[in-house]
Amino acid sequence: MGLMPNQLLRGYEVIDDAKTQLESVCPGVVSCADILALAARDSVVLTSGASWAVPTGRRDGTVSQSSDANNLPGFRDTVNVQKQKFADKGLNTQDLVTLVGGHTIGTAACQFFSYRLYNFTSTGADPSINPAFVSQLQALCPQNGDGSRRIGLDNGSANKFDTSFFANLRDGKGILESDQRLWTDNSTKTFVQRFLGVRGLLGLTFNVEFGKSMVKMSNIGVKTGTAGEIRKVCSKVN
Ligand code: HEM
Ligand SMILES: [Ca+2]
Repeated sequence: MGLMPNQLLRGYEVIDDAKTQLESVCPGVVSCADILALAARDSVVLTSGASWAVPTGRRDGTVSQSSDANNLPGFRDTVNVQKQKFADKGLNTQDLVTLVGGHTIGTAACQFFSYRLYNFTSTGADPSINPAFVSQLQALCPQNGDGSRRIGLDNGSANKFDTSFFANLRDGKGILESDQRLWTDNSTKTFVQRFLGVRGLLGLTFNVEFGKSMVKMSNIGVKTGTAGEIRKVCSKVN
């Protein structure tokens, strides 16, 4: 089996630290689901993105199974598959392009994309990658090198919440195959262009749309009232 979605998810220690502090002053009140939704928003604010109001009051699930991550999109998914997986959760094509725009910050390990650099076709690298960029990526992720080495998902702007990620897709500098495909398919390309302010298309402001789509996504399958529980430790059910 290859890489499973969320297998290399990082940063649990930050969430655990916030949870420990909350439990010490106000036990059993703030859910891990709310902490995660707020931390996502704060990550955007800390990287100079715009803030948004996060509705709170979520409760945590009492079931935790890795198989529940199987319906998440994968980094080799076609645009149609990405759209279908988002649609299954009530998210449309604009939400897809907007939320994947979250890759304007953060990094990916070489193991998620180095297959695009070597023997992708009989003649070499994935033709959707800008040829000048291929050699840069090859230097960062040598064939049979360290697959855990990390590089920015938004080349040149991995720590700033901006529209540079979309410009990189336009320039053939997307890191993940699933990301670059958003520029190849017309139904998603038009949203990338609108975020880039291409003339003749109705403009969209990434910062504004991102907050809206995040609220929409963070309302999927929410537990409230007496459903679920407030976890004592985020990594396990009570
Ligand atoms: C088609 C949907 C998506 C796919 C296939 C996908 C895939 C990936 C992959 C493979 C990585 C690299 C993981 C690693 O090397 O550890 C990654 C990182 C990341 N993704 Fe996504 N992702 C998707 C949607 C999203 C969405 C909706 C968001 C947020 C709104 C998001 C935010 C991030 C961030 C911030 C990172 C960097 C994490 C870090 O630096 O540790 N992604 N994604
Ligand atoms: Ca960026």
